[in-house]
Amino acid sequence: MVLPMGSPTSTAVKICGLTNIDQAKSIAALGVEAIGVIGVASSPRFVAEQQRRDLFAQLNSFKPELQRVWVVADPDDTDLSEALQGEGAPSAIQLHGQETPEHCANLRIQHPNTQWWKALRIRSHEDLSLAHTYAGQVDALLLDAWRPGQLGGTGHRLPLNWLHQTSFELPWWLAGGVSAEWIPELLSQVNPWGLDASSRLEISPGIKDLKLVEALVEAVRQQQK
Ligand SMILES: O=C(O)c1ccccc1N[C@@H]1O[C@H](COP(=O)(O)O)[C@@H](O)[C@H]1O
Repeated sequence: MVLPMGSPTSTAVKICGLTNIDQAKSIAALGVEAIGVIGVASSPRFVAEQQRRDLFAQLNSFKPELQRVWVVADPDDTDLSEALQGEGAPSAIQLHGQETPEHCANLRIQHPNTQWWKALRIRSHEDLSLAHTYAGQVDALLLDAWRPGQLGGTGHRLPLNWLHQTSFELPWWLAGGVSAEWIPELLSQVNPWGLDASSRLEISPGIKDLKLVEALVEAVRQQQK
């Protein structure tokens, strides 16, 4: 089933880097729109196949409307095709590697029942122009801060002024260092489709502090009132 991005009445929240099923269900119960699991082997948050399938299968039974996002970088075509089949398949793939617009478009044609989100690590204001080349090729963009030698999960933030007076053709998630105390400033300046948060909500890599997750969800809700 493809879960459409739609037009939310409020800013969507994605919590990423989950490794534990009970934590994932507790976070789903807070009313977030998406939960992500890392499939990049070099990450300290990496989750192996069977554990990922169990986690996604349980989330699907618990809350079918939740986006179950698998975060990968330059995935092998065969691995992708296998991962997208059977119980515990993700509903969305977040691409964090060097995937070109053409490659993304091909993946989308091959797997039309999956959402395709392209992560762009933004190093300068000029890098934002890259976002437009993915219009019509993916279902959403995710804008993250660039750090040398790291694909994501860094806790670093994009300067918000880079996003002033910028608009995108696609729904977009803002990622990178998202946490509750940043929300009033962030949502007073930019209007992303959704916010994606991971490392600033952790006790240790892959283990969330549920109080920090709850504080983020509450901070976003407060800004929508
Ligand atoms: O979290 C990781 O370890 C990771 C590894 C490889 C690619 C992406 C990864 N995480 C993604 O990075 C962004 C921002 O995270 P943070 O809030 O700054 O920690 C987010 O989309 C994660 O999904």
